[in-house]
This record gives sequence, C-alpha cells and structure tokens, in this order.
Amino acid sequence: MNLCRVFVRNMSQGKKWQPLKKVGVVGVPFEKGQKKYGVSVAPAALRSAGLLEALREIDDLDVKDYGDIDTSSPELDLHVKNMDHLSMVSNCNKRLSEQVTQVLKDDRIAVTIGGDHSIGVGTVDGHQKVNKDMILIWVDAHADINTNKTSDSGSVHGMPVALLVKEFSHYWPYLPTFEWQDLVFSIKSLGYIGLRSVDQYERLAIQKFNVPCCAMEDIDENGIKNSIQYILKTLDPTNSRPIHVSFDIDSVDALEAPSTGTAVRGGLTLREAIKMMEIIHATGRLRAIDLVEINPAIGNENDRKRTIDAGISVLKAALGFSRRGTAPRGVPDLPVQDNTTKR
Ligand SMILES: NC(=[NH2+])NCCC[C@H](N)C(=O)O
Repeated sequence: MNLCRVFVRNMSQGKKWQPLKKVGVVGVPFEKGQKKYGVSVAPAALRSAGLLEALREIDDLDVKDYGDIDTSSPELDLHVKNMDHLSMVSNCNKRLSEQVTQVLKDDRIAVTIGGDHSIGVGTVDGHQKVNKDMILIWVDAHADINTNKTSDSGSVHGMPVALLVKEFSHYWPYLPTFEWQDLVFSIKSLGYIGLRSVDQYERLAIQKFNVPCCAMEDIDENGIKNSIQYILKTLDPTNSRPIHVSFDIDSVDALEAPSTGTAVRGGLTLREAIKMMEIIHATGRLRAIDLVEINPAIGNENDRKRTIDAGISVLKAALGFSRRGTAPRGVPDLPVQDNTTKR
C-alpha cells in the first residue's frame, strides 16, 4: 500500500478523535427545577445501585468520583414571575458549571447525574468554557425551551435550553443571581432527539431557528441510526467538534423507564437509546453527558429498579461498554448441533 497516500489522507482529515478513557462523575442532588419530590435522591440511588462499579467494568475505563455538588443557596429564595426557585437553580448551576469545567480540564469526560433537567444550564456552561466549539444533543421527550413568558408550569426544568442559548437573551427579563453565566452558546449548535411533547411556543422557536430535530415519528420512519447520524452530520459536517449529550430519562418509553416526573408514552426503546449512545461513543468525540430526571420516589420497587437500570445501561453504552465484548463482529459460525445421532 502507498504509505504516502495514507499519510496525506490522515492529515487532510485533521485531528484524529479517540474515545477518552477517563471519566469524572459528578452528582447533582437537585430538584427545585420542578415540583415533585424525589429527583434529588437519584445520584444516591444510582450510586447505591452500582453505577461506579458498572462503569469501572468497562475495559480500561478510569473512573473518578467527584462527589456531589452543594445545592444549598446562600441568599433568600428568589422567584421571578412564572419562574420558581430562581436563586436556588442559579446557585446550584454556578457550582456545577465550575465542577464540569474542572473535570474536563482534568482530561476526563464529564458524567453528570441529576437532578432535574434545569441542571443542563450548568453542565453546558461548564463544558462550553473548555470546548468552545462543542455541539449539544438534547435527548428528551420535551424541548425544554420555554421562557418564563411561554411556560405553562413555571418550572425551570422546562426552560434550560432557552436559558442557555444566546439567541434567546432578549426574550428574558433581568434574572438576578444569573450574572455568572457566560451567554455564548449558540442555538445553531443544538439538535434534538426523542421529542414527543412540545409546547406551542417551543414549536415556533424550533421552527424559527431551524433546529435539527428527530421527533419520535422521524425515528419511527428512519430508525435511530439514521436519525442520530443526521443530527451529528447537520451540526458538524466535518466530524470535528466535541459532543455534549444531555439525556433525559423520559426520552425512553415510560414502560422501560417509569420512575420519572413528566413521563410521556411512545418513547425510545431502551435498545434504541443504547444504540444511539454506541454510535456517539464510536465518534470518539463525546466529552460530556448528563443523565437527568430519574425520580426513585415515583412508582414501586420494580419501576425504580427498571428506571435506574435503564439509566446505567445508557451511560455504559455512551462510555464504551459493548455486549459484543471482544467477540468478532457479525454473526459467528455457531457449531451445528446434530440432533440425528442417538447418544
Ligand atoms: N425536563 C423535563 N422533564 N421537562 C418537562 C417540561 C414540561 C413542560 N414543557 C414545561 O415546560 O413545564
């Protein structure tokens, strides 16, 4: 083979991405972004279900636990109109952003376990400070792009995307305590997977900014592989940008992940979620992943266990676990059993 040609090809492809073999786990026991009790116990529940051990079983993966974020708030709890617990959300996200930045500077993939989805503000802010060119894949039944003027619930877990993107800055009133946030992330770097419960104004926002989006009907139509590849290619045609996945467990069908606060039926199968994560892992560009909205206080013991198992399986797939193990790809030649011979 002409080595020179190989060399030139590699050069022209630019930086060669390899999956990072080191991760840092950050827990965020925070639930003030929504109204139900229980999401804040998810980090403890995931840890006691063996999350860290499960990740450590992945070949060569170096797993460091950075512990939990302090979610307390020094000042009086502020509520801006139709926006609950503003200062608590803000303080928690400020600390989380700093921690995620630190994990990435330690050259580890930031694995954040929530907590409700309002914590996506801190994880993306922290990631963006290190990888300015990151793309964000929001995997969710909901678009979470309401402002306090369009939200029906007043819950901030339905607003993190609108808080993050710079194109929305003038849709917000002054938000006291949020001064720490670097408003630099562009909606042009955002894509959605799994949508099936999108509010009226959210739909308009997605259309106005032409956000690439694979709702459940698109996934039915095209399959999960084509869907995630479409999002990745649209956001980053040259395959050269770091990836942040913000994974809401309610993207998965309520039959497979029932313990969550705003479940919507007709979601991703667990296999689809795992397949999507395997594809993202294979890019070598995953640098941060959030797992949010597991609520162990919802449902019975079986629901709780199933939901936590689903969450752990998704993270494992994103970080390189393969059911294939080291076996060769494809269907192996199984020994043919001879049923005709009498023993
Ligand atoms: N991350 C979530 N579970 N979000 C649910 C949001 C539900 C609804 N769209 C709202 O704004 O209140």
